[in-house]
Formats: sequence, C-alpha cells, structure tokens
Amino acid sequence: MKIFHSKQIPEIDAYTIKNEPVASIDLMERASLKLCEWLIERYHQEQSFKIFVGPGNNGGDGLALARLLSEANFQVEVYLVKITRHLSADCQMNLDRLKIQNSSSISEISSLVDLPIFSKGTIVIDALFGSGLSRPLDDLVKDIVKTINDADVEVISIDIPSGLFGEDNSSNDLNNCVHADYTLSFEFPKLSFLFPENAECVGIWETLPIGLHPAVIEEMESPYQLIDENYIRSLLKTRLRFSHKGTYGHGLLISGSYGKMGAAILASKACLRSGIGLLSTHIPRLGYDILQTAVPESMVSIDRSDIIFTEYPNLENFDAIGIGPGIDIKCNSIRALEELLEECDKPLVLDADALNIIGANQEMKKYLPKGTILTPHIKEFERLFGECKGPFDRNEKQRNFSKKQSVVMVLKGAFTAITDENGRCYFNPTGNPGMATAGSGDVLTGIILSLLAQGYSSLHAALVGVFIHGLAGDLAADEYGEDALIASDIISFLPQAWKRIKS
Ligand SMILES: NC(=O)C1=CN([C@@H]2O[C@H](COP(=O)(O)OP(=O)(O)OC[C@H]3O[C@@H](n4cnc5c(N)ncnc54)[C@H](O)[C@@H]3O)[C@@H](O)[C@H]2O)[C@@H](O)CC1
Ligand SMILES: Nc1ncnc2c1ncn2[C@@H]1O[C@H](COP(=O)(O)OP(=O)(O)O)[C@@H](O)[C@H]1O
Ligand SMILES: [K+]
Repeated sequence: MKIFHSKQIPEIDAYTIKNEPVASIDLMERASLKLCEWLIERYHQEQSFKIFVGPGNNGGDGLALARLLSEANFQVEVYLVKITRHLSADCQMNLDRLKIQNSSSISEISSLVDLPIFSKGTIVIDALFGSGLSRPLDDLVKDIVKTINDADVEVISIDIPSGLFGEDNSSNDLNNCVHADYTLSFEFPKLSFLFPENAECVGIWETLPIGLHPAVIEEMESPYQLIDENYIRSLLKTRLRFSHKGTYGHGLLISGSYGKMGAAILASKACLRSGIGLLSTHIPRLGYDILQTAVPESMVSIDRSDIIFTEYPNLENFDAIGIGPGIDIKCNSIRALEELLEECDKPLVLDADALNIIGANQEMKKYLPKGTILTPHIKEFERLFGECKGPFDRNEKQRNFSKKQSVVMVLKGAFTAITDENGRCYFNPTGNPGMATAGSGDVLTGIILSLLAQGYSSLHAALVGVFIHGLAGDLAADEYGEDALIASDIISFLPQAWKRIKS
C-alpha cells in the first residue's frame, strides 16, 4: 500500500471526484458511513458520543457522522469550535443537514467555559483538524485538546489526531495534539503513524476504504509504502526438484565473542531455518565446542583469537557474508572489519557491533560495498548518523544515505523501515512488542544472510527477511504471549512462517 504525503490527498480526492465521478459531498458521506459502520460494530446504544468539530472537511466528516449516528439511535452531542466564521463548503452543508435532522444537540465553543463535563464512559470523536492542518494549533484549540487529553474518556480521531502533521512533527509539541486511543484514517495511513515517537498520539490506527480512484493511486508517485504478505509472496524463489545444497548458497557468518556466543547460535540457527544450503560460522576459539554442539548443521571457522573476531577466512568460498552479532568492538576487530569491507565483493549484511564499529570510525562508511545491507536499531542508527531532529528527519537521513551510498538500510523497530538505493522506503507491518527482547536482531541477521546466499537481491533479502522475522514473531506471540517470548521462539516459528508464505 502506498503512503501519500498529506499534500497529495486533495489531488487524489479531486481526481476521484472528477473521474468516478462523485460529488465531493458524497465522497464525504461515503467516508462518514465507513466511520459510522466502524463505531456501530464496536459500541452499543447506551454509550454517548461527544463530537468535536473544526471548520474544515475533517469537521465536515464529524458533522456527517453525527447525523448518521443519530439516525442509528445513538446519543450525540456536537461541539463546533468557533475559530473562524467561515466553514468549508462541505462542512457547512453537513452542519445544515444536521440542523434539519434536529436530533443531536449542537453547541458552539468559543472559550474554555463552553466545554462540557466529560463523564466516564463518554466517547470523544476528534474531528477538529485533519490532513489540512497547516500550522500548529492556536491557543483555544490547544486548550480544548489538553482538556480532552486530561479527561478519562476514550478518544477516536478521524483521519489523524488533531494537531499532528502527517509527516514532519519536529517543530510540533505532541502535548498539544490529541492523544487518541484509535485513529481511523481514510484509505491510507499517514507517514507519521509509522514513527514510534508519535504512537502516544495515534494510538491504534486503522484505515477505512472510501473508494478513491484506483487509477490515480496507481499513477501517483510516492517514495513510501507499507508492504504486505502478497507483495512478499511475489518476491519469493521456489526450490527446484533437482536442486542440491550448492544451489542455495554458502554463507559466512562472523559472530560471537567471549560472553556473547549466544548471538552466533541464534543467528546461525535462524540462517539454517531460512533455506540456506551451507553455513560456516566464524567464531573465536573459545566458542568451538559451544557452536558445534548447539548448531551441528553449521561448519565452524575458527579465529586465531580465543575471545574476539580478528581475522576472516578466504571470502572466495562464500556467496554471502553476515557480520556483527556479538562480535564486540575491540581494536583488532576494528582492523579486521576494515579489511573485510575493503576486500569484500560479496553480498554483505552488517549488524550490531559491526555497525557500532563503523559508528565510532566514521571514515569506514565510505568503504561500504554497494548493495550492503545495514540493520541498525534506532540507537545504532544514531551512532552512525548522529542525533536526529525527529523521526521524519531520521527517515530522510536513512533514505538519503541509502541513495548516496547505494546500500539497503533496515531501521528496526515497530514498522521497520527499509530503504533502497533509489531512496524508496518500505515499512513492514509484521512483528510485535514481544520481539523487543535480547537476541531478536541476531535472528534477523541470520535470516537475511540466508536469503542473500540464496541469490536474493539485497533489497529483496531485506524485505523478505524482515517480513518473515516479524511473522514468525507474531506466530510465536500467538502461542506464548508477548511477555514470555524469547528470541529462540522466533526461530522455532520460522518453519510455520515459511510454510504460510510459501503456500
Ligand atoms: N481522501 C480523503 O482522505 C478524504 C478526506 N476527507 C476529510 O477531509 C479532511 C481534510 O480536510 P481539509 O483540507 O478541509 O482540512 P482540515 O479539516 O484539516 O481543516 C483545514 C482548515 O483549517 C485551516 N487551518 C489549518 N491549520 C490550522 C490551524 N492550526 N488553526 C486554525 N485553522 C487551521 C486551513 O486553512 C483549512 O481551512 C481529512 O482529514 C478528512 O477528514 C473526507 O471528507 C473525504 C475524503
Ligand atoms: N514493538 C515491536 N514491534 C515489532 N517488532 C519489534 C518490536 N520491538 C522489536 N522488534 C523487532 O525485534 C528486533 C530487535 O532487534 P535488536 O534491537 O537488534 O535486538 P537485539 O540487539 O537484542 O538482537 C528487530 O527486528 C525489531 O524490528
Ligand atoms: K482529527
């Protein structure tokens, strides 16, 4: 699913209105019907709604919704926030229709004293501002928003929490934006919903289809998209009847150090559970027995050091290389990584301490071979690129670096963002908070290495790897719950995850 900039939404609307064709007031009615259906499915008629309405089309949606909920016998009170005398045409039309219906109360709010008492159990619908917001909220609206946020009520925002911008909120104080429990957005999510910093405002978000014209959605360009299972399926390779282990590549995983051999075990197992033909795991000497016992399917390449990574085997023997989980950041490891980056012409994935080493030795960035995959979490990202002004700025930096250096970057977290050499950004929907646990990143590195060795392009290895990793985590959470989930469980559910997307 493409994710469009708020400025593109009116163009998509206008195209739909002209070419479907449909009157703009009827498109608003369609959107409000979807909102009403969503609410009717979840709430019963004893619950009352307080709808806060602004002057634009977001307010228009709120007014149309008030009429539809009243028609369905819900108790509705409407609060029209008077910040301007002028309402948008469709907002005015829906206000007139609501007045004609004459079944809900309509009050005007021109100062805080006009605000109602919020009794417990009330549901607040936030239809103050939508994607047309062009500057932070003015004082009156800010105070109304604060009062709503402080009240012990459930809040549902229409399209976007009022006060929040669809993209960049770096100059915005999130305390002045509605903190919704649910955000119901039309057709597409906004970019800002995918950033962890905005979660307190957005709550749980859903998209409601409102029949925007498919031709304009297809044609209009956007660098952002949310991937889904069908898209991932379209990228998968099939295993051949007459194939042998050589067909699926030989991977080299450089991982582990004294006290961190678990990282090497997790990454190796995940790699082998994702279809690779042969795996060699390069580890310091002390890890020999540990790895041979824990992962008998992997061959072992031994470093001359007992405790850290200081050298690597001949790269010619391998189809892809993964380096980082648990390698530590000692001086000899830095030198070895530097050499590897300069020499390596094989597909490469860098994670964890490999990224921290580069973060501490910035000149190494320029040696990253084209097509390399980097998999930082936010902290590792900031070690690489410095502090960011906010999530939008971070995403811009990620896209720009991918483009400039022709590398694939995987910024991990909820809605992991994957950027490619064209500056495109793909967000991943799978995964859950249970995966915020030691070692889950190591599992991802193993999966991605496996896919690189099997001949997937860097971008496809990152996309498929991140999706399947999150899917296995979701299946594991279904079985064990999020709290008990450990990284090994993600590996245990890789077989089910692969079966599901290969079926
Ligand atoms: N395709 C879609 O997504 C559809 C969207 N619709 C609704 O239309 C909304 C967008 O409507 P609008 O473009 O009218 O935008 P808004 O309803 O967000 O209102 C913007 C209006 O407020 C003014 N304004 C902006 N920032 C302000 C501020 N800080 N203080 C005071 N005034 C401010 C603007 O000049 C403009 O007049 C969407 O969010 C959605 O709710 C639906 O009605 C139909 C289809
Ligand atoms: N709240 C969450 N929702 C979805 N996925 C998550 C969440 N928290 C963590 N993950 C996933 O778990 C993995 C954690 O990786 P990382 O932070 O490197 O862990 P570690 O260093 O312990 O291996 C990433 O792939 C990330 O996307
Ligand atoms: K809103």
